Amino acid sequence: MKHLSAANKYFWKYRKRLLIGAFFVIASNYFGVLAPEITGYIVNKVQQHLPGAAQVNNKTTYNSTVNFFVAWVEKLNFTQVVLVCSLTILLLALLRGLFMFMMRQTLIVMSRLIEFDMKNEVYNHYQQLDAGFYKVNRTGDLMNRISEDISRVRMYTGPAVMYFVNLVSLIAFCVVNMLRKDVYLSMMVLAPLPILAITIYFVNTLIHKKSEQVQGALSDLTTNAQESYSGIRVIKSFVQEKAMLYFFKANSETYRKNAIGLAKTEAIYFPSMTLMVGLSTLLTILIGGNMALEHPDKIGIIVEFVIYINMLSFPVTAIGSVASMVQRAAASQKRLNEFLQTTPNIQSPAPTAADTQQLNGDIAFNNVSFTYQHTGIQALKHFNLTIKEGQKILVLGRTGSGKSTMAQLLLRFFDANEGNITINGKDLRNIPLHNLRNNISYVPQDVFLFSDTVAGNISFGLPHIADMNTITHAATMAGIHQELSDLPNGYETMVGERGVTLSGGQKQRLSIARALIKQPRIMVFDDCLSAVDAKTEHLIINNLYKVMENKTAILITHRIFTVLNFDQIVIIDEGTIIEQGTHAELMALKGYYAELYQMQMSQDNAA
Ligand SMILES: Nc1ncnc2c1ncn2[C@@H]1O[C@H](COP(=O)(O)OP(=O)(O)OP(=O)(O)O)[C@@H](O)[C@H]1O
Repeated sequence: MKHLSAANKYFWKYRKRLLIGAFFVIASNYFGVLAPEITGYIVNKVQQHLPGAAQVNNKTTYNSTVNFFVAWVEKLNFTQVVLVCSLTILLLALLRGLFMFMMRQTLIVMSRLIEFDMKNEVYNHYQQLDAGFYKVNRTGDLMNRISEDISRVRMYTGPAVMYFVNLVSLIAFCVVNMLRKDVYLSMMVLAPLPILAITIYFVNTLIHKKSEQVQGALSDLTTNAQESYSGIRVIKSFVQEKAMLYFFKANSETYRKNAIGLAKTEAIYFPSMTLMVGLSTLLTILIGGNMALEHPDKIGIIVEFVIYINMLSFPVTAIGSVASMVQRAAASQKRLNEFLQTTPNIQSPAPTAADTQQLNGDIAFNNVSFTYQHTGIQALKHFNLTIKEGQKILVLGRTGSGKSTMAQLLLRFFDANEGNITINGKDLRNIPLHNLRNNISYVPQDVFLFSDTVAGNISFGLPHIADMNTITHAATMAGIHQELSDLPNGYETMVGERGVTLSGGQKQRLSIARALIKQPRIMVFDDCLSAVDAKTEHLIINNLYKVMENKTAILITHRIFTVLNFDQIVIIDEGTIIEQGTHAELMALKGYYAELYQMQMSQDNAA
């Protein structure tokens, strides 16, 4: 329960709605419990009016409002009394309904507002968390917490609060009225209700457990189906359709068993709940009937009690549901708190006026060592590299040598464990993240396009969609303008999951265009031409040469680009630099670079 205290700030924020909503609940119940009293009164009246009825001394005590009403109707004749009482009961029902409507409008709407705020809070927090957090937490889990868990907390902030206030106020009004009329009868007919509440709580918990199992089985089934569709080409080429079908059938069978188990429990639950409520009514009639034989003046009370019991049965059955709603919400809030209390390892210093300046690109890696925390892999070891403003650097190395890690440390996706990185002599940790990343254009190895238009994707890093000339210029520089113009709707064509499928090479070039349009001082290209043919690669490299003229650029690759006159070529192996210099210097060294160059030349000549 203590986890749910995290929701208190929202109750405080919407305290007016909460109080007004609680008032509506109480008002609706107040008018609700007046009706049984008037019914009891009119039943007594009718009973006394029957031919041959014994005259009894009716000393029933009523609630003050009803007392006032009774004093007034007593002056009317019998027919008028019946008519006025019937209309009053109708009016009370309408008032009760009106207040119930307003109670839902305030409390349920409040819970929706809280849900909206919570989603924004969690989403905003997710955005602050660093790359390390995303490495250890699965996307599905993050999605679940922001949707499913928040929905469960909403059930606490809305329906549970509403049912609780309703329950407390209705029980209070009914029980006071009942005790005022007949203490013995009240005790007897109220006795089964706590048993009903406890039973419902246990059955509800069982149902919840079973629905969780069904949800789990359904999630396995969906993941299984989704993987099959995504990997359909692999399945077909390895002729694994049958094996996949068996696998799916096994998952389906688990789901079927769980779902039937749940349906059986629910099938018993609802009729037995109705039976228990019915038994309470029956008990009231039985005990009350016996009493009425001895005291004919109590007939009205018995009718009144039957109405109270029926009024109480729904809120009492809701005790169980409210308890399990709160339990589930507490578990969900605990999961949400785990993330909300996670502080990003990468902290941004508060920006100062000087921090809005452009970073011109004097970069230095000073004895940098870095180990991926969750795997313990040391990706960089005592790495030293100085890049002067405007220099172009080619970074080469075997796969897994640490090239991408170097780029990611420059963008502060992670912080070095040892040593430091500086730009313009300033430690990265002292530059506000927003300023740092705004000054670097990064083309990652794994391209990602959003479900948006081509133009929207290219303009992604800009505050607004750029004008068409700027977009087409960036696309031309990235060697993709013609292909994008040929798409069904040109630059307005939707790409990403909902749109056309671009080839790997097209995506890479689109993501280069996205980086170029930002026009920053520093550019980092991480193996972003791997899916492009040699001719297009040549064209893009030539274009980049023009674009990068006054800029600092780091090009990470597996291939040697001889067309560009790189200021430095750096060869990384196992996280350290093993060769460094110009093309001529490295050729003279006759090491890894020279060997790679020879190999590439002979391949190119053979092609
Ligand atoms: N997010 C990560 N979590 C854990 N280990 C990682 C992560 N990213 C990379 N590594 C490990 O760090 C080492 C360096 O990886 P890195 O991606 O920097 O190499 P790379 O030279 O860019 O390789 P490639 O050319 O294949 O992209 C590798 O051993 C890799 O397995």
